[in-house]
Amino acid sequence: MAESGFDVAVNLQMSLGESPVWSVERQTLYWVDINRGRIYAWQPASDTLPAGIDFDAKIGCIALCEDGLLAALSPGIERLTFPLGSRREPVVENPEWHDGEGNRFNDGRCDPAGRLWVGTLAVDESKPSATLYCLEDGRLVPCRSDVTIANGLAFSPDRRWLYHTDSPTRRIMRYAFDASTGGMGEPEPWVDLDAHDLPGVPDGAAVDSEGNYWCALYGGAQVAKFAEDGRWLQSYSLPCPDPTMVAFGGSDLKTLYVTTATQHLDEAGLARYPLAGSLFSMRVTSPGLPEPIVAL
Ligand SMILES: O=C1O[C@H](CS(=O)(=O)O)[C@@H](O)[C@H](O)[C@H]1O
Repeated sequence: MAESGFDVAVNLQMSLGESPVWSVERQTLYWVDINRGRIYAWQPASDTLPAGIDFDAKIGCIALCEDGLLAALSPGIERLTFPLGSRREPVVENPEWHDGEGNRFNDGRCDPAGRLWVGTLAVDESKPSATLYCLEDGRLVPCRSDVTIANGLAFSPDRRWLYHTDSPTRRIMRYAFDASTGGMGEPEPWVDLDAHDLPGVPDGAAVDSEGNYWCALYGGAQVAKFAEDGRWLQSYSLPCPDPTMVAFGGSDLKTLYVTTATQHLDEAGLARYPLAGSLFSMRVTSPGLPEPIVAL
């Protein structure tokens, strides 16, 4: 049974909010609307509205780098220098694509040693033609293939585990992880939503400082919290069906932010869930970990 707890942080009607990332240095939350090619930047302590910066392509995810963000745009990976939009430099142009035609970047994040990991999504969201890549020396190295929708990427605080999901499978896998080389072991089934009778599919996630894995359940109208041993601990409901990804932020890293989507709602759905597409937040007891910065 899901507890309530989330409040609207910023009332928006995003099509596909995703990739929230908190910068400790700038006390700013960044996130994207993938479908609209927009990056949001918001300082919750400032009492101002978020700024929205528009780009000419879909943006699957973002990560922090020195003086800016890395953005996985449809044509490649770019470095965007602060103030956002002022300077764009290609980091990976025309990536060597191991994917099906038309696939796009999706969920990604920086590992604790400063490498960017980014997955893709099958264009029709139904064929296993997507890939999980790691950025190494300016190249995207394929690390897992035969994925349909790469999601849920996160690392345990002791750096021993990489978590990942292929959303339609409703299972979250973990892989032994070597932070010094970026090597990942064989997949180990870790969480199966069927076994916990949980709704929706696992989407974006983040791990807190105690090693709990907080995962947005797309289509399930909730964020679920799992212990390091894979036990379901609690779920927190949202007033809209499609939460997409979570991030810890705020000055004490004890505010959990969650992005949401409207892309699969028809007119009746939009009327029924007027807060869909907003950014939500909830206070939590175990803080998150500072988001690492991609080393370029
Ligand atoms: O990451 C994404 O997830 C959603 C739904 S799902 O969780 O993968 O089922 C997908 O529709 C969206 O386009 C994608 O970015």
